[in-house]
Amino acid sequence: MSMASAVYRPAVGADASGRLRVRDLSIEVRPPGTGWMEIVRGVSFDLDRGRTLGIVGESGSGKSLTVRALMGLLPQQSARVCRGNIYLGGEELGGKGPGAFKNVRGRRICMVFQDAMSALNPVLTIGYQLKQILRIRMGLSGAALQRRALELLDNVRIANAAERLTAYPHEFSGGMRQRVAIAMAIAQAPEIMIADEPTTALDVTTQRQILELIMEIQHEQNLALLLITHDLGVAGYMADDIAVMHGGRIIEITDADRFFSGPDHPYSRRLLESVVS
Ligand SMILES: Nc1ncnc2c1ncn2[C@@H]1O[C@H](COP(=O)(O)OP(=O)(O)OP(=O)(O)O)[C@@H](O)[C@H]1O
Repeated sequence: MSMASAVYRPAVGADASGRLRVRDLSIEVRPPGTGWMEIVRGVSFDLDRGRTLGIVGESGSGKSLTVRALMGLLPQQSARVCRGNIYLGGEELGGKGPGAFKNVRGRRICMVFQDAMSALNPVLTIGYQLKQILRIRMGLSGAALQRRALELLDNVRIANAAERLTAYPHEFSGGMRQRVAIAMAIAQAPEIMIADEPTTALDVTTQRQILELIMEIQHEQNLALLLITHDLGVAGYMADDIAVMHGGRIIEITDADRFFSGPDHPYSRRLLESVVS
């Protein structure tokens, strides 16, 4: 299946209540000293809970702009959605301006970034940061707060959780910091996780462990996972479906097995050949 801006409906019989639907999403940017220009053009896809969509494509193809728009995280002065709709479980997001994302960001859609430190404050303990989210966003306190913080570290397979809560980010390895960032991301029991190059900054062994952890958590919590990667190996390992972005468009979107056995679009074939050769 090869299509420019066609709509793709991946899962059969999946629960549509938490479905993310993106229709004709177009984003323009304003580089310093120039006018607005459209970079992301007519992106459409569906994503259901329990499924993983890998968005692949070379640097500058518009992957990060697309997922930042889903979180209402575009830098307001220099990037904006100029067309299209984003629906979560039937409800339209963003139609009422960036403020509309407040109750969605973190709570219903969470994000894991390449650099775990972008989610962590270096001068505060892991426990303080995790508990702040649970206090402010989930209204927890006392024993319930401590219990949930420990449970979250346990969810991301961090041993000696009670001890770890008192540590600072710099006392953790890169992989451990990414585990904490994932714990913070899932703290509000979201429906969707966006992982933007979640392992690019890590060594190969740690990469594998974090990818496995993300898959386990996705399974346990029935998350819809939107994985952004330039690494087709990572996409092949994780994704049920693959969307190829090129020049701001999704040029092909198909199930992963079909993609890796021979994609339709010539650009996708070249992308695949460049990895295999
Ligand atoms: N705020 C901005 N202002 C101006 N140009 C921008 C802005 N954000 C992104 N761009 C440009 O839009 C294009 C797409 O950027 P985007 O970050 O979405 O690409 P990407 O596919 O995620 O690539 P990478 O893997 O390198 O992050 C790039 O040419 C980038 O320079």
